[in-house]
Amino acid sequence: MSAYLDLQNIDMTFNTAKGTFNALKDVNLKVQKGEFLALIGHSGCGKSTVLNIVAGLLDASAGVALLKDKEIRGPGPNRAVVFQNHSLLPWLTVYENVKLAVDKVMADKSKAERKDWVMHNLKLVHMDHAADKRPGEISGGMKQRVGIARALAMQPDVLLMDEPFGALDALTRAHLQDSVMEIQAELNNTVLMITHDVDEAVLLSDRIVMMTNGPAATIGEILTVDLPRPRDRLKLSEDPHYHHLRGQVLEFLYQKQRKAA
Ligand SMILES: Nc1ncnc2c1ncn2[C@@H]1O[C@H](COP(=O)(O)OP(=O)(O)OP(=O)(O)O)[C@@H](O)[C@H]1O
Repeated sequence: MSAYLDLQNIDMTFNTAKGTFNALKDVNLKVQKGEFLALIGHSGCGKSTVLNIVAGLLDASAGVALLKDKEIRGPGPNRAVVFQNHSLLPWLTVYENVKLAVDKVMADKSKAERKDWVMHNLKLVHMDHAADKRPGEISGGMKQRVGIARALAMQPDVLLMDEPFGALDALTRAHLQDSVMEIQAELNNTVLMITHDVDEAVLLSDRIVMMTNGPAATIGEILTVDLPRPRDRLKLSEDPHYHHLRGQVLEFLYQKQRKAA
C-alpha cells in the first residue's frame, strides 16, 4: 500500500536547444491524506516541475506518481491548481468563474445545488459579497481568493498551489494565509504548495520539503513542523520553537544549499 500521494523515483529531463537538461533526479515523496506540504528551494531548482508532474501537466521522464494508488496520467479535476497570477476569465463575474468549474465537476447536481455550492465556496474565502463583480473590478488579493474558491469547489483530492500569494503585498498575503489556515482547519485538504517565503512555509505547513539546487535537483531534507494548531502569527513571533524551525529552513537554504552568485 502506498501513501495517498506517492512520488517514486521521479526523474525529469527536458530537451532543449542546447541538449538535454536533467532538472529532477530521483525525487521520492510520500504525502498522507490531509497533510499540508510546502515545497521550498532556490529559484530554478524544480519546484514547479514537481507540482506540474502531480498536476499531470508534465510527464516524468522516469519514475511514477501515484494518487490513491492510481498512476497520474494527464490533468484531471481531482487535482486543482492555483497559480501565482490568477487565471480568472475577465469577461465572467466572480460567481460565473467559480460556476464554470462547478458545472464541470457537478454536472449530475441540480441547478440550485450547484448555485449553493458556488456561494458556499465563495463564502469560505470571504468573497460572496463580490459575486457579481468582474475580475477587473477587484483587487489582486481578492482575485487569488476567487481562484482558491474555484479550486476548493472542485473538491480535489490534492490542492496544488504554485506561489499563490507571491504577487501580493505583505498585508494581503497575511490575510490570505490566515484564510487558508481557517479553510484547512475546516476541510483538511491535502495540499502541496510552492513558496519562497520561509515564514509562510512554517506558518502553514505540516511538513516543509526542501529541495537541493539543480541540475539534478532532489529532495534534500524534510522538516516536520510540529507547531500546534490553530496557529497565530503574533504568538508565534515570540515562540522559540517557531524560530528554531524557521532557522532550520534558513540554514538549509543559505548554508547547505547556498547558491553561487
Ligand atoms: N520546458 C522546459 N524546458 C527546458 N527546461 C525547463 C523546462 N521547464 C523547466 N526547465 C528547467 O528546469 C529547472 C527547474 O524549473 P522549475 O520551473 O521547476 O523551477 P522552480 O524551482 O519552480 O523555479 P522558480 O522558483 O524560479 O519558479 C530550471 O532550470 C528550468 O530552467
